[in-house]
Amino acid sequence: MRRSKSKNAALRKQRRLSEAQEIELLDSWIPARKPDSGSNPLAVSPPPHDAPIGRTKDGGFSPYAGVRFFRQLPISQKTKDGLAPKYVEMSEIQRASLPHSLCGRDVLGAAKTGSGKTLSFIIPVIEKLYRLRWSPEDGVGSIIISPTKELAGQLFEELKIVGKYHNLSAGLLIGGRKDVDAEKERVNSLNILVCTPGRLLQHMDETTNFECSQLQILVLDEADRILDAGFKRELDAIISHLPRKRQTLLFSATQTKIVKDLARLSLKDPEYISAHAESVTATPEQLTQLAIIVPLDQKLNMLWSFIKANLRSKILVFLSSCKQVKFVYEAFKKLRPGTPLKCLHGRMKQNARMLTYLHFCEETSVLFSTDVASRGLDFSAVDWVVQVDCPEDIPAYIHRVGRTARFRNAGKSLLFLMPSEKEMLTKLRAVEPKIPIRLKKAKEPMSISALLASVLVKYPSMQQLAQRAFITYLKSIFLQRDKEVFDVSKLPIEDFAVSLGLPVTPKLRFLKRKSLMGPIETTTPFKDDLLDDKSEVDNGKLLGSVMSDDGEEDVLLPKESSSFDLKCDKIELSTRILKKKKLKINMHRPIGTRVKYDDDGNVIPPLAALADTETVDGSIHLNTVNERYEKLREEMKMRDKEDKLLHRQRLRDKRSKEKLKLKRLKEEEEEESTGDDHSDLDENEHRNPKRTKVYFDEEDDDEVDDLKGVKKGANLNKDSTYLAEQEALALELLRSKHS
Ligand SMILES: Nc1ncnc2c1ncn2[C@@H]1O[C@H](COP(=O)(O)OP(=O)(O)OP(=O)(O)O)[C@@H](O)[C@H]1O
Repeated sequence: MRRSKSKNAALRKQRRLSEAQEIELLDSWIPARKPDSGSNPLAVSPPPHDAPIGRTKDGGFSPYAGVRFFRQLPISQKTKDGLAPKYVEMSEIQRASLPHSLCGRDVLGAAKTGSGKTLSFIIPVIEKLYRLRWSPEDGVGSIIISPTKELAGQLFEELKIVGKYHNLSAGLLIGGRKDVDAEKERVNSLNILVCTPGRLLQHMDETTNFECSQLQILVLDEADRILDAGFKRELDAIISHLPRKRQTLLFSATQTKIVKDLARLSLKDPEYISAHAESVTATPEQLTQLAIIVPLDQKLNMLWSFIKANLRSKILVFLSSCKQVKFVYEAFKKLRPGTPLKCLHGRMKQNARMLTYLHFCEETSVLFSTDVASRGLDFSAVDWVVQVDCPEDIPAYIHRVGRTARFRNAGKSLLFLMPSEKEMLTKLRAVEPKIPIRLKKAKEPMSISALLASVLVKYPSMQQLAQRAFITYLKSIFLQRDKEVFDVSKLPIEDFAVSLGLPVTPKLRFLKRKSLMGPIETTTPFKDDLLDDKSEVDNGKLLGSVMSDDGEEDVLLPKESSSFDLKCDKIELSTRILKKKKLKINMHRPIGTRVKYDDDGNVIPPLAALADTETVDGSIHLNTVNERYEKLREEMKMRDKEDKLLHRQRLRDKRSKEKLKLKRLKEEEEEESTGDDHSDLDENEHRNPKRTKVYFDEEDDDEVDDLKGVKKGANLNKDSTYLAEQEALALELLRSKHS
């Protein structure tokens, strides 16, 4: 007891100690390792709060036993002053890991999301350099690597708070910032770098004299992410530039223990510290987790209904790709749900990303995001995390839901699972420690498909967004590794297109044509050889990209939503055969509806054309289907011709009218210049004679083509003869008017 009292007194006197004395005192705090090395004596069961300093529960001695507050830690007064206004009492992971990291050991720290892992490495980073009396001239002493720019920014802010009173220099090195040259000039004078792997490597490769040979401490936040395949190349290259003798700290809510990964970092007797190893749940206890079953074509309806029902909540929505995020954000914005909307994804400019991040921290709104926001980001007081698209694996789920219920606050999460993704629920429930997720029955959502269809008509750019969202979503499912959960062949693709408001179902080029006509065996997941296009499918126009390379068009014939109940593993993808030009016929019908014709040219309901081709067991005879297609193709051809004729006629009429107007205006201008009064002249025409130019509707490809033809001189003879006739007629009319 006396000993602990004297330690307290010494701590109180620290302010008056010289730097040298302070450092000597701090260095004397070395906790014992547990005999069975690899685990941590304090971490698994942190010392009881009321235990006196220096005394463990079983009567043994440990300098950290009973240490509960930051002020009791053997850290510099400057760090304590930086922590003091905001942080008083340590969290479990801080209490468990700091004793080891502060005395220079390598640490592998695992603790639930939002439990305070950031301070667990920021404090030792600062303290290490402080104790070594590091100065700006000593160069880079510490590197903290984060997988995303936003997270790096957040860590940098935290570092600034805690290290406020220290004489150390720190810099944020993240991609997307244009001032790389300025960075290059300053990077050598920085002591602590907070960075993303790519930017750090860029400096290592390009910046003259960039030196890391004196590095003392390396930190990987979200270590399992940085160690995974996505960053392998960068990380290996970075490590090759670093000295082997250094301290390394790895932190994550889903820590890796894979020896192969850790070997790359050359850790020395690391302490594996799992602050919540004895917890019954892998996620924060204050987090309420729900799941609902939502068919793919109902997802947007469900999301819209959810947002409308929670207008006062701060909601973070996860979608699987940038294009999904862009489309849902833009479409919902146009539908005005009554709450501010934001979006965050990797294709945004750096400034916009940071602004969105900061705004979402501050205000109640809905943020649509990809997984760039899934790890580490500490948005304050998020009420709901909604996962519209299923996470790719369990760690992804844990990190996403971890954006709410942070540091002893409550929060809720909702996971949308398609009927084909139910296996994910089983997997989530099977992990140890548990993920307590409850399956709820969802209410019937409000349908917004028709609204989306009209948005797509009104804003042509939205059609492209919708089409891209459609393709990338299906492609992402197709490319997922876990085929037990993700199976594109089970998805109602036609209905999905309609639910996005798309007038036609875009082509899915990544599926081979042969697979489209034949059955796709559900027992054999898609193989690589089915992929014929691994590049991003995002550069086509609405009309252009539905064409395949051989000129054939991939309009999917519509499928009744009920047809997925049929016990057949052939999917409706098999119905794509129509030719390029036919698409234009489809485009004449009202958006969102799919029109078919019977032998007599009457409109028939979708799929009725195929109904009689089904056999008793629900399968479809391919030959009969092909005959049907041939018929349909012929019908479409005829309709196409008719439409074109009609269309040309309309164009001619339009041109002749414009020509007439032009002539009349010319005549009137001439008369006006001679002092004639024409009070009946259209005011606008008078002011803006440019209006007399012939405009064509850009959405109509035929018209655009015709316009191009006139400009380029195609059909020039035919058109010029025609125009000459019209001109003569107009002159005739004018003459008769004036006579
Ligand atoms: N000792 C503490 N006292 C009070 N608040 C704290 C303490 N430690 C951390 N916090 C706060 O808790 C929140 C979560 O901390 P932090 O971001 O470090 O969590 P994390 O464990 O790194 O989460 P994730 O796994 O999501 O990255 C932050 O707002 C932080 O300021």
